[in-house]
Amino acid sequence: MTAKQSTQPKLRVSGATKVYNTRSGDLTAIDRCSLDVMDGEIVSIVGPSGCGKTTLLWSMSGLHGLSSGEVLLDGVPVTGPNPEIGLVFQEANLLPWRDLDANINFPFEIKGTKPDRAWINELLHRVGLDGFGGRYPRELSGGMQQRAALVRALSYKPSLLLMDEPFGALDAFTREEMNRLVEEIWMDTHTTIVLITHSIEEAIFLSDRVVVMSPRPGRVASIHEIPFPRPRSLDIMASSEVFNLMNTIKMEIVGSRQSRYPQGGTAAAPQPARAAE
Ligand SMILES: Nc1ncnc2c1ncn2[C@@H]1O[C@H](COP(=O)(O)OP(=O)(O)OP(=O)(O)O)[C@@H](O)[C@H]1O
Repeated sequence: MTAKQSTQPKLRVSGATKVYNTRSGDLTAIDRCSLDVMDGEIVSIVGPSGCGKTTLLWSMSGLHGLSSGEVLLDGVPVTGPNPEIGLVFQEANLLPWRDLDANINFPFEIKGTKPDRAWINELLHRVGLDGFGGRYPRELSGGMQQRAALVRALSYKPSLLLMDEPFGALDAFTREEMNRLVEEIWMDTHTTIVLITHSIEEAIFLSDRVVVMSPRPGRVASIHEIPFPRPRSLDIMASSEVFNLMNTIKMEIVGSRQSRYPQGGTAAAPQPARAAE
């Protein structure tokens, strides 16, 4: 199965530049970053640490503004929190004094809207959390908490799901389970997903395209199409094609870091911070 085809991108990031004003001066985190994500696509963003992946994702979410450039969702500028956009972070961020049901209800309480209980129950069932609604976060494992965060993010049926290294804190086995779960949910809902990950394997397993960012200030350095049909079997993931793709992407990231640190770890002269364009 492939992503739905459509002519207008679901998400368009156009010339996105973000300059942070820090105590030591202006710091350009991303610089004229442009990317289209089509409806129903899963796109992963990888790149060296500090290249601006989170900055780019937060810009997509509307949670922080750009210095220049724009983000469009279905052609409409994203200028603040948007109910069409769901978010999952590395930490589940469940409120410890609320049980699971109350955590999932929380965004609805804030907005004063009624949750679709049937949909939430279906999601809880799908992620294997049936019967856990009365449990508190401390009674749930890390993987269960992250599954709950996924349910919370999907509970209001966003058309775009943004995930920032969502499974980075989980053990390898649980992480693989979560990847399968995201694949399964995507096959049911075809929700457009943008995912930041440090795992190239995870990026290849989940994505239609993998975007590699350059070192800071981050820009789109390359984009790799991942042509394998879903569900993606272990055989596919163990194939020489995937192995070669993983190495190519890894070398691009390592290569970009080496050109930044050419003397075996000695940093190259820092680029002067640029003002927003
Ligand atoms: N609120 C902020 N204020 C000032 N500088 C910031 C802020 N947020 C991020 N930065 C800086 O912007 C740059 C990009 O950070 P960002 O977190 O977006 O990168 P990243 O690629 O997600 O990093 P990592 O892979 O290590 O999580 C870094 O140099 C970081 O120190």
